[in-house]
Amino acid sequence: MFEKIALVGIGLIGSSLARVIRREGLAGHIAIATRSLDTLKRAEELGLGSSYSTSAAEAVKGADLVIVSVPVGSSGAVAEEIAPALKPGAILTDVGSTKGSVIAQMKPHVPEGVHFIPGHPLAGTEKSGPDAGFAELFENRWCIFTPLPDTDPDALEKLSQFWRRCGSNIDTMDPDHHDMVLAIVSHLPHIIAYNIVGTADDLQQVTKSEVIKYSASGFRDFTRLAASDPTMWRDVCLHNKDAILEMLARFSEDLASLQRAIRWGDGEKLFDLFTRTRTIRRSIIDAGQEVDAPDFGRQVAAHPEKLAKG
Ligand SMILES: NC(=O)C1=CN([C@@H]2O[C@H](COP(=O)(O)OP(=O)(O)OC[C@H]3O[C@@H](n4cnc5c(N)ncnc54)[C@H](O)[C@@H]3O)[C@@H](O)[C@H]2O)C=CC1
Ligand SMILES: O=C(O)C(=O)Cc1ccc(O)cc1
Repeated sequence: MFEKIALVGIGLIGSSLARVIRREGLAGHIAIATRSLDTLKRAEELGLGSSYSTSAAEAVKGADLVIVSVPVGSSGAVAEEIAPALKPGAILTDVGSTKGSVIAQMKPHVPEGVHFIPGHPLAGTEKSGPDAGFAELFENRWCIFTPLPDTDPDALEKLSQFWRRCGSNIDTMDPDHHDMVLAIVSHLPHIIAYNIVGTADDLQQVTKSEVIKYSASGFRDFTRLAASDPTMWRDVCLHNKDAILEMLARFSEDLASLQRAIRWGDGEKLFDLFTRTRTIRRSIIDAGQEVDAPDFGRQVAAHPEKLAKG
């Protein structure tokens, strides 16, 4: 599909892309750039690319497609660094979990004639680094684009084809809408997980042995999310601040209402909410979407006969 693809950042997402690009033969040359020499060496040991550099500007030279896969707080610095080296007509995209901030950081640096198309694959795990990636990560997952008003439809179609070849389904939306939706379905769950695991850890006696001993239950799901990369999630929180605060305010209001129902013994209210949420879970399972840990999601997707049992 492309003569040369440059991957800037070779962690979970960048290395998964490298693997699927290689498997599907989507590029003649895969140029890999990352800031840390250790990470670059590891990427080379894993044989993820065709060329390796600690200079992103060097890697993007002559590339038809440049994919920036770094923590969202670094996207402006990366755009500034690579801008002078980008080939006219190249497609420049990213995979960041927030879109408004990434656009604000990158767009001012994008040269005339380069097609900048912000993107976000809704696929990941709590792991990070080049060893954590795998070629199947994007299979049956959404990839959302938040095109700009001047986005070239042909470039958007080419990038969509690329992501389809990686196994993803494509959707487009407005960046503000993306940030609001992702705040509730992805950012809040992580924040809640970090918080509950932190609270449990503050209760020293509970955590010393009990967390490990009894964590085969719901708490374990929270510890998985709370093991996610600290740099990545710090950046998500700082760069989707408004939407996250808006969703946290609603969440706190609803939590207070739940607290009140428990205090006043309003069993009907509790039962109604729990019935409503159970329906949502079942509809997700019926639609064949991911449940529990990503690996489990894939197992279920591969064995749809198990879906009905929930
Ligand atoms: N981890 C996940 O589940 C998902 C992450 N994302 C987004 O993808 C992006 C990358 O995340 P991961 O691959 O998980 O992170 P990661 O921590 O596994 O990898 C990040 C990579 O970026 C490199 N890097 C950091 N700053 C850099 C800079 N200034 N210049 C060049 N390279 C730099 C690091 O060396 C590393 O190779 C983030 O923006 C994140 O929000 C999107 C979907 C899912
Ligand atoms: O590990 C999980 O459950 C995730 O939710 C992965 C994830 C993290 C960040 C994203 O922007 C998209 C997906």
